[in-house]
Amino acid sequence: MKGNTYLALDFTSWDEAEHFLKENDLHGVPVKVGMELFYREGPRIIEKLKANDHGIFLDLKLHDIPTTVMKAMKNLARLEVDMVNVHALGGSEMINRAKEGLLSGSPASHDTKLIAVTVLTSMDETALNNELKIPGSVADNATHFAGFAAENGADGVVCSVHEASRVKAACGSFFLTVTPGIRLQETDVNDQRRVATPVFAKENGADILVVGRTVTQAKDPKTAYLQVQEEWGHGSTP
Ligand SMILES: O=C(O)c1cc(=O)[nH]c(=O)n1[C@@H]1O[C@H](COP(=O)(O)O)[C@@H](O)[C@H]1O
Repeated sequence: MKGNTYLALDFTSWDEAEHFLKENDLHGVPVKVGMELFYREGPRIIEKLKANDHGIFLDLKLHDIPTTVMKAMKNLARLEVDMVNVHALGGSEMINRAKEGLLSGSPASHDTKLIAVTVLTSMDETALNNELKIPGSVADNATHFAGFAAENGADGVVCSVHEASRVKAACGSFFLTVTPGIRLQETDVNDQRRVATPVFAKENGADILVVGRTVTQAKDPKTAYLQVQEEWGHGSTP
């Protein structure tokens, strides 16, 4: 899983996503399925993507009381994807029960990684301190969330590249850092606040990249995807 660049399939339907993957010859690249697509297509989209050899990060960002998250995770485990996620803000007991659900629902042969979202990459310190009234820097908070996520069974976190090296130093080299907010030079940052280039991701030791619009809205998406991999130092043909 380390070294993978998951392409965010932020499309409104399977038809649109499939068309994009086919048109750009992106067969078999690891993909991220988020709320937009999953709420429209349901679990069957996972089967379709698997049939086309895509590894899958199922990004539903669960955040609810521990028992509800545990039972939801048990159901998601049956989909046998690479990674699923929860919001770390749900707290240590919720993360712990999420792991319990994942382990009890997964067949012995499959190990779905549990990832906790720390501070969304669309937020900066001003939003954290002034709006949410959470004091401290983004990096301090992300590292703190990563710490209790690791202690409660998470296999890694979503954070921005800016926090990746600190998280790894605090939680260990096996603890995964999954980093969205990736932008090739000169592309629009859109609604993201903590963005980084693939080169910066390489310098900061991010384990896994998530790329969306910098690829999907590029003139030539396949070239952009390959450029991300190349600049990150994990170049290979999808
Ligand atoms: O969990 C995520 O994947 C996620 C967490 C986060 O903090 N920030 C973030 O952008 N993401 C997801 O990563 C993708 C980023 O998309 P782009 O901004 O288009 O590259 C989106 O699908 C987001 O839902």
